[in-house]
Amino acid sequence: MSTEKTSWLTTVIEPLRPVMRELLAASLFINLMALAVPIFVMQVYDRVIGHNGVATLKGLVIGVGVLLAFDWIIRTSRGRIMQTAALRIDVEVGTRLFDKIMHLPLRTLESRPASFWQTLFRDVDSIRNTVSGSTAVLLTDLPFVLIFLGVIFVIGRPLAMVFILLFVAFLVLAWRSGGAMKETGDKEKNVQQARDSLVAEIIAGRATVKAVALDRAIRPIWEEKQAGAIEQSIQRGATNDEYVNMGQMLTMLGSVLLTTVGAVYIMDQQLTMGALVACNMLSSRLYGPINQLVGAWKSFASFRQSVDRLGEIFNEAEERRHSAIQRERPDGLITLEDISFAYDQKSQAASSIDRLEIRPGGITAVLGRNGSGKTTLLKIILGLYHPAKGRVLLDGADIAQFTRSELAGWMGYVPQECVLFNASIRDNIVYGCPGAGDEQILAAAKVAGVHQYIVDLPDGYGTSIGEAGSRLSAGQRQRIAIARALLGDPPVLLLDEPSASLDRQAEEDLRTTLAELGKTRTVIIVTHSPVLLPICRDVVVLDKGIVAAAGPAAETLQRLFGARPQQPPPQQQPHHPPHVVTQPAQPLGGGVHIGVGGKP
Ligand SMILES: Nc1ncnc2c1ncn2[C@@H]1O[C@H](COP(=O)(O)OP(=O)(O)OP(=O)(O)O)[C@@H](O)[C@H]1O
Repeated sequence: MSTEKTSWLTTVIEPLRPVMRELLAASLFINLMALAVPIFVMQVYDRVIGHNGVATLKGLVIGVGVLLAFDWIIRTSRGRIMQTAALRIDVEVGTRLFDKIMHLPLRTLESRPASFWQTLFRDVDSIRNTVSGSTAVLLTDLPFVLIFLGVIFVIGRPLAMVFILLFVAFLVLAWRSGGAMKETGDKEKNVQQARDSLVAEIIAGRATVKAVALDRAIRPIWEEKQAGAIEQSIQRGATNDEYVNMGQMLTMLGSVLLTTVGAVYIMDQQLTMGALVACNMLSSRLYGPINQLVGAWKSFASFRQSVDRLGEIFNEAEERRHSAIQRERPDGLITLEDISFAYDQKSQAASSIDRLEIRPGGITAVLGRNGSGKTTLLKIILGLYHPAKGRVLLDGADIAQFTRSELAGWMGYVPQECVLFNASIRDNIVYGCPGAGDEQILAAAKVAGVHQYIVDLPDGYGTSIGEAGSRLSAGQRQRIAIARALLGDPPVLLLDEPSASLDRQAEEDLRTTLAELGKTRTVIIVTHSPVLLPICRDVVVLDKGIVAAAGPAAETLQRLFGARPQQPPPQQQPHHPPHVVTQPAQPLGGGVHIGVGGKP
């Protein structure tokens, strides 16, 4: 484990030091108690049986009985101490992970499959189980193995060499099993993750899978991944069994060797019968933890992987959590300067903009063919994607200085695919602005044109909408997402294809709403809709991530459709973006400097 990946664990364990100390003290007592029974047996064999010592026997039984009662009490306390530690670890690591994920940049989250992020929460379980479960007990017991070795030296000195030999053999076995289990464990985890990713994708796209009967095509892929996972699981199980069996075999061999050598020493008068029996009993306390170590290596290996994986995520750069000053509500002037953004290093820039300015108050339409970079542009403006070069300014201030929640409060966003959560309609709307009152919720729902639909439902705003809003139609989901974006009255509103799932009437209602909203705030919409285009003051036309044309809507659209004798009113335009590739318009502002709106 590299230190930069594990240092986070130290900060979690550090406050648990007092608990760990209690645990060690309890373990010390329990292990010392473990000496009681072998010593009792030895005394009975050597002092009671040979000398008819009934009184001694009574004393010994009472003594050992009291010790065993204490042992029970301390074991119970140790269990409670472990539970306390588990709870603290769960709360601390779980919260830390959740916060970290919430503050990771969107690109970091998108760079790994969904199953990876789910695995992280299982990693928290694995760490909790290891640090506070039987594995931790085993770890605290291990140092006491040396005490047992010392006692064996005292009561059965002639057998010491046999013990040392077996001790070393067990240690080698544990170490060998560790390496083997880690290797097979790594392979198993990788194939399981690939299979889980496929399952997550199938579940997410279940309607399509069923409608297109994709199961025929997916089955061989699933079978291959499942077979890989089974094969690795069998291999890991076989490796584990192999080492567990070797451990058990070594235990039995040890017992045989010990009894044989012991018998020779007894016949030679160098060892008493009681000492041999006590040493045999102590041997289980000696090899037990080491033997368990062989079997427990799987949990150690997965613990190490979990710590590394979480360490990797905890070390990832995160978005700003605090800003130096709370600024006033912006007017909504957006400026992009010298932007260059690519999804990965090898691919072409998905957005490359020298300068783009979007005035506050008014609607700007972003047009362009599929894949021309419209959604990418919105995400850059929102601060969800951080460009490799250049900056986005909101009212002249670089948005990099603001936190995600500040930006989300100033810029409402309705994505192309509206994601809702398995909660009530009210909750889904209020997620956009926690703490908003009922009046604000009602106002937002009315503006989004969804209020009447909601109050018609038997449970109204309390209606549960099912997983990902599955009980609603796409249009209803879209309207609720619009209401969510409007809550908190953000000065900037970005909508990606807001009317894609709306019927004509709803689209016309949305046009009225947007026209009204556009009077007091910056509204940016990605749209191909001839119903919405007429209300747009400006347009930005993208082509392969570059601004191909931008300016006042009427003028720019006329220029784009210059080949036509008369520019049709926007309502009658075809339901496609202007073909800027085949008929590129002259960019405004000369060359690469493109300004929309006021500023020269
Ligand atoms: N997560 C991603 N990873 C890698 N490439 C991406 C990702 N998202 C988009 N792209 C690529 O970036 C380019 C621009 O995509 P974007 O979604 O911004 O286009 P768009 O104009 O919004 O398209 P559409 O009209 O189809 O919604 C496309 O070439 C696309 O393949």
